[in-house]
Amino acid sequence: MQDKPLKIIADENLALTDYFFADLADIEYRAGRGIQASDVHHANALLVRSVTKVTPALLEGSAVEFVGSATIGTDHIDLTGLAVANIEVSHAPGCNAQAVAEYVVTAILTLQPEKIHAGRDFCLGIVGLGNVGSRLAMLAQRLGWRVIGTDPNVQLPDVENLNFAQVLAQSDAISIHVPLTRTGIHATYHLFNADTFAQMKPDCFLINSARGEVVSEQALLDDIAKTRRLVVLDVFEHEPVISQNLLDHLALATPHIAGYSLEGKARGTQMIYQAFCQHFNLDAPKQFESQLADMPELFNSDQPLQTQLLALLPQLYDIRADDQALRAGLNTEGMVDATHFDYLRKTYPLRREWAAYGDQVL
Ligand SMILES: NC(=O)C1=CN([C@@H]2O[C@H](COP(=O)(O)OP(=O)(O)OC[C@H]3O[C@@H](n4cnc5c(N)ncnc54)[C@H](O)[C@@H]3O)[C@@H](O)[C@H]2O)C=CC1
Ligand SMILES: O=C(O)C(=O)[C@H](O)COP(=O)(O)O
Repeated sequence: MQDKPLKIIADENLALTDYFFADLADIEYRAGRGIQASDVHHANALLVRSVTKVTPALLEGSAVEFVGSATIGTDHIDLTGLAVANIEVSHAPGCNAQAVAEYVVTAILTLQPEKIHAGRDFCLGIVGLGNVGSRLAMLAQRLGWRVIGTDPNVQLPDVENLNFAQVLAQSDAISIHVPLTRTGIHATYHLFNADTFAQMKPDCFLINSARGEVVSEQALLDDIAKTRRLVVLDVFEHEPVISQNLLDHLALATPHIAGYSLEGKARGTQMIYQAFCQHFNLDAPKQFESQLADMPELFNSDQPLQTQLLALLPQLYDIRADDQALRAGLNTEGMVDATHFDYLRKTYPLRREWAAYGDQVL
């Protein structure tokens, strides 16, 4: 048998890691949140998801020359520090954008199913019009909703491109899709604070599936106490710990799984596999689609999409089950802790994206 020259340390929650990498390297799996310098010392590559803080200190003195993160977000990686240390970093832009868009539509329709027939009387505001925001805009437009959005760098052709204040004031629901950034004129840390909440309609939904620290938790709690607005959180300022007080005020809460479709996770691994192969000068012939099961055709082109989607939603994604599983982990100290939060993510039954059930419709 041929020697495997490369060694990989990989987060155990990556999808299809063996399929993509087992014939290229020896792989050792770790819980992502616990990866330490001693784990990576002899590795050539580190493959992570969003819960591993990757810093020059973690990799100092190791053989790691490539870091792949099978995620859209990169706020867990010190990109500047790794560039200075001459370590290549690759991530997976857009990999699970469709899953997040479907999560947002599911959340809205689960809480207010009547919105499916609201047409342009329902105004969805999207903050951040990149990969996720633009997918969500497309889906919302297919449902007939009015879509407004704001982004300092992107104008979408079929969306009303407004400024942030206009989106806050006009939306019936706001969905956040910005990266977490702490510096610069468009920094997003606590972008949603007491001042921004005051500009929103009191009955405007809020959905945050971007990063927890984009929303000030204290300002959110103060606002809900006043407005009773419906709030859906997939990400939390103090993640992975969530207080009972916060949970009690949320309409739906899920453990950072908005992007957890099978396609989204597999696409993420494939993207870092391709970058890994390029870095180590290897062929990269594998495609994740070969690993996915065919699903039954549920959508058909005869009925309006709205009618079909509402009827199929319980089969496509039962978001209330995710909410209940998270709340079931409340401990006697009045919190969901990291153990429960990470257990739900590790054992999550990955959803299929809706196109798997009939791509002529979506
Ligand atoms: N909950 C989950 O499972 C997931 C969460 N995410 C999070 O969602 C974020 C967005 O994902 P993508 O759309 O794929 O990223 P992207 O990079 O494609 O788009 C982000 C957009 O936000 C815009 N933006 C930056 N600052 C802004 C501001 N202050 N106001 C308005 N827009 C601003 C950027 O110009 C960019 O167009 C990721 O950075 C990640 O943190 C992504 C995937 C899954
Ligand atoms: O892609 C991103 O960005 C995300 O937030 C991830 O989908 C979240 O999943 P994990 O990387 O934390 O498994």
